[in-house]
Amino acid sequence: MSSPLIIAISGASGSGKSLFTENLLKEFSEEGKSVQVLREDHYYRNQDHLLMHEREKTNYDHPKAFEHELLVEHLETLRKWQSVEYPHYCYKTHTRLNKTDTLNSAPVIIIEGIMLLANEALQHMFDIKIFVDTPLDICLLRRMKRDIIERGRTIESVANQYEATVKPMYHQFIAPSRFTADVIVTQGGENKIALDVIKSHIQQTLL
Ligand SMILES: Nc1ncnc2c1ncn2[C@@H]1O[C@H](COP(=O)(O)OP(=O)(O)O)[C@@H](O)[C@H]1O
Ligand SMILES: Nc1ccn([C@@H]2O[C@H](COP(=O)(O)O)[C@@H](O)[C@H]2O)c(=O)n1
Repeated sequence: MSSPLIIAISGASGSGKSLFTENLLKEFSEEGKSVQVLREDHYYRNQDHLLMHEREKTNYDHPKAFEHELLVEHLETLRKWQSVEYPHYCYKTHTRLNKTDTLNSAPVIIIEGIMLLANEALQHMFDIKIFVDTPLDICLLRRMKRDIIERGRTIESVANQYEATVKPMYHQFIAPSRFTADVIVTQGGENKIALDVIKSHIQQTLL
């Protein structure tokens, strides 16, 4: 039996990675195909040992903020058709929740996250590398709205974090990783043509 197809979806925070992933997933669930999704954000490091004000100072847009070693290990396990216990992360407390969930392997595994293509060990694990390329001002507006509604942030905290780490780290790590991608998706998560092209490529590969 061949290995599962592992697809990475990367791009800036707020670029539309999650929406693109959800839309791709819908295409397959309608056809009863087996696709599993994993998020790089689950692999943000545990910070239980730090006080809240210390956690707030962490640079969450640096590759070192993630436990990529564990993610590589999990992808290797999924490649062998075995299941993994992945951690859960809370953006409000900036640390992992005290629980894990089981993810079974599947013919198609989609993983989405900001730093996936910036890590060499991870890059080699992906069969298809997709970069969602959205102008940064649009990403910021989307992130502002989402972080206030879903992640318990204020306008000031989103603006300060953006200037201090999100924007500079994007230019240092994420923007250069764009050049390792096989496919660049413009217009974010709703790009129907990109969804169709990727879907038919996956179908051909799975035949
Ligand atoms: N093409 C789009 N048009 C309008 N809103 C979008 C579009 N793409 C994403 N969004 C919205 O922007 C926010 C951030 O998108 P999301 O997919 O979560 O980004 P990411 O996963 O890259 O951080 C979400 O609320 C999402 O619904
Ligand atoms: N405690 C945390 C952890 C991460 N972030 C931000 O999340 C962004 C990545 O997630 P997306 O869904 O937006 O791709 C990243 O830019 C971090 O700044 C955070 O704010 N707090």
